[in-house]
Amino acid sequence: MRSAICVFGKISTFNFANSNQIFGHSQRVWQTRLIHSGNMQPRYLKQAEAIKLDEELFNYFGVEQLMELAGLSCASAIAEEYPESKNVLVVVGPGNNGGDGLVCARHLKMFGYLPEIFYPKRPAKILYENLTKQCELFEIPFLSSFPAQEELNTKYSLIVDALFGFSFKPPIRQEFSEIINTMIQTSTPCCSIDIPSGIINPDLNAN
Ligand SMILES: NC(=O)C1=CN([C@@H]2O[C@H](COP(=O)(O)OP(=O)(O)OC[C@H]3O[C@@H](n4cnc5c(N)ncnc54)[C@H](OP(=O)(O)O)[C@@H]3O)[C@@H](O)[C@H]2O)[C@H](O)CC1
Repeated sequence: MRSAICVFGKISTFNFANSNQIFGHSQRVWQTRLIHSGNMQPRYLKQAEAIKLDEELFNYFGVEQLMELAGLSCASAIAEEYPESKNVLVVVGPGNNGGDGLVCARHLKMFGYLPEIFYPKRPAKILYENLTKQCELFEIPFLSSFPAQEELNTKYSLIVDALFGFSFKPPIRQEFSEIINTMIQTSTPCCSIDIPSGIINPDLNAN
C-alpha cells in the first residue's frame, strides 16, 4: 500500500507494505519530515527530537494555532499530491494527531473534497469537541463503524491516517488493532500525518 508522511505541508510517499525495510535500516530515523525550502534537503527527526521541537513550539504558540497550521498544511499537501482523490476517509485518533486530522478534513471539504471521518475514541476535551462540531457544521459525515476491507478499497480513493503521531507507544491496543490492520491491507492509498500509525519506533528511548 502506498502511504505518505506529511508534516507542515510537504508530503512524501512510500510503500506501507515495505515499511519494515524502511524502518529496519540501521540508521533508523523517526520519519517526520520538515519543510523543504529552496535547495535544502529534507531533514528527518527521531521521536525524541520531534517531541523536543514540539515542546519548544508550545512555549510560543498555542495548540489550536499549531494544529490549525498542521491540518491546513496536510490538506494543502494532499490537494497537491492527490488532486483527483475526492472521496477521502479521515481516520482520527484520540490525541493531537487526531486533532490535526479533524482540521485537515475541514480544509479538504473547503478544497472541494468529500471527506468522511471515523473517530472511534473521543476524549472529553473542549479542543476536540470544538473541532468535531466544526466538522459537523461543514456537513462532514462521521461514520459509526469502520468500513470493511472491500468498502475501504472501493468507496474511498484516499485514506488520511490521523490515528497516532509521535506519542504512540507500542504495542497497539486491541481497540485499534483491527483498524490499523485493515488500513495496512487496503489497496487505497493512505496518507499518514507525521508517521504511519502503529509503526513501532525503535528510537523510542534513543537520544
Ligand atoms: N509539532 C507540532 O507543531 C504539532 C503537532 N501536533 C500533532 O500532535 C501529535 C502528537 O500529539 P499527542 O497528543 O502528543 O499524541 P498522539 O496523537 O500521537 O497520540 C496520543 C494518544 O494516543 C494514545 N495511544 C498511545 N499509544 C497507544 C497505543 N499503543 N494504543 C492505543 N492508543 C495509544 C494515547 O492514549 P493514552 O491512554 O496513552 O493517553 C493518546 O490518547 C503530533 O504527532 C502531531 O500530529 C499538534 O497538532 C500540535 C502541533
